[in-house]
Amino acid sequence: MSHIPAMPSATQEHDVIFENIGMTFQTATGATQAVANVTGAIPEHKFVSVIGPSGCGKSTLLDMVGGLLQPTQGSVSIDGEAVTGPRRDTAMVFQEDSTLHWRSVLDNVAFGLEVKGVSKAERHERARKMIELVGLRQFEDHRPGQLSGGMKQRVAIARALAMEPRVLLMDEPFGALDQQTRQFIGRELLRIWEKTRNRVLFITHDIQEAVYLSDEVWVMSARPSVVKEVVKIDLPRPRPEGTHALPRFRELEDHLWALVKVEAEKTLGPGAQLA
Ligand SMILES: Nc1ncnc2c1ncn2[C@@H]1O[C@H](COP(=O)(O)OP(=O)(O)OP(=O)(O)O)[C@@H](O)[C@H]1O
Repeated sequence: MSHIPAMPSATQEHDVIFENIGMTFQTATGATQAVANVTGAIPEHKFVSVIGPSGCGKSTLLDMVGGLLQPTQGSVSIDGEAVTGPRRDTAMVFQEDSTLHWRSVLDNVAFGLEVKGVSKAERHERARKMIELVGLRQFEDHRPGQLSGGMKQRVAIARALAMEPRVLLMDEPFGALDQQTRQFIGRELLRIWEKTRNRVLFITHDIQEAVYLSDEVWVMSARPSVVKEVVKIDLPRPRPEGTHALPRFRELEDHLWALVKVEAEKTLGPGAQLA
């Protein structure tokens, strides 16, 4: 099995670097240590997925990169700059529909650029390129209410990519979609990503999805979480249809499942599911 037992050393300046980061939430009923200690890096042009049992701190980790949460220990930096709050050079896509219902698809995709002060002509040009990339050209004048759930998520992905982010943060972006749409949009995401090669941090509960999309999968332990193992996904790219049937794909999937099962059982007992 091609994996390394610990996170790589966090020394590269042009990476997203996690240095001993941890997060403890203070609540009325006491302290909850969500993330114990994570050190590692997302190198340029890499697609990294994070899996782990429910409640282990995956979203917390992503929110610390996005600057939505400040770690209570350690630091996160992007290309050598410490993350101290939300940044315009990171973009996030969540599970929930985040489209603005009163705006057209074009104006939804251009929204982030508008906030950044980009001129109308330029933001529409950049937005149209992204709409083309996600396959929604005929729908640019539609409102989100006229689109399916999968199409709305493609609008959210186009809006994020239009910002040309240094890192794209995706928290269960297909979690609300039916299985068929989820597989279809997963393939679409991979096709788009092969063209843009942004760094991606992708949270998912779906091990197959993680193997199919990623260069590396980080397996988080039960809370308080650490990265238990980084599994390199050594499947060749591009990954055509049929990749799921490769013996190596099955091997990686089985290995990841075995790792996560041990962690899920720590919190949920024997026979636990991933989420
Ligand atoms: N704002 C908060 N205040 C207090 N506790 C929190 C807060 N956010 C998260 N937590 C706690 O931190 C832990 C990790 O939560 P987080 O949402 O990061 O896990 P997760 O792995 O993304 O979960 P899931 O897989 O179910 O989406 C949980 O125990 C959660 O209850």
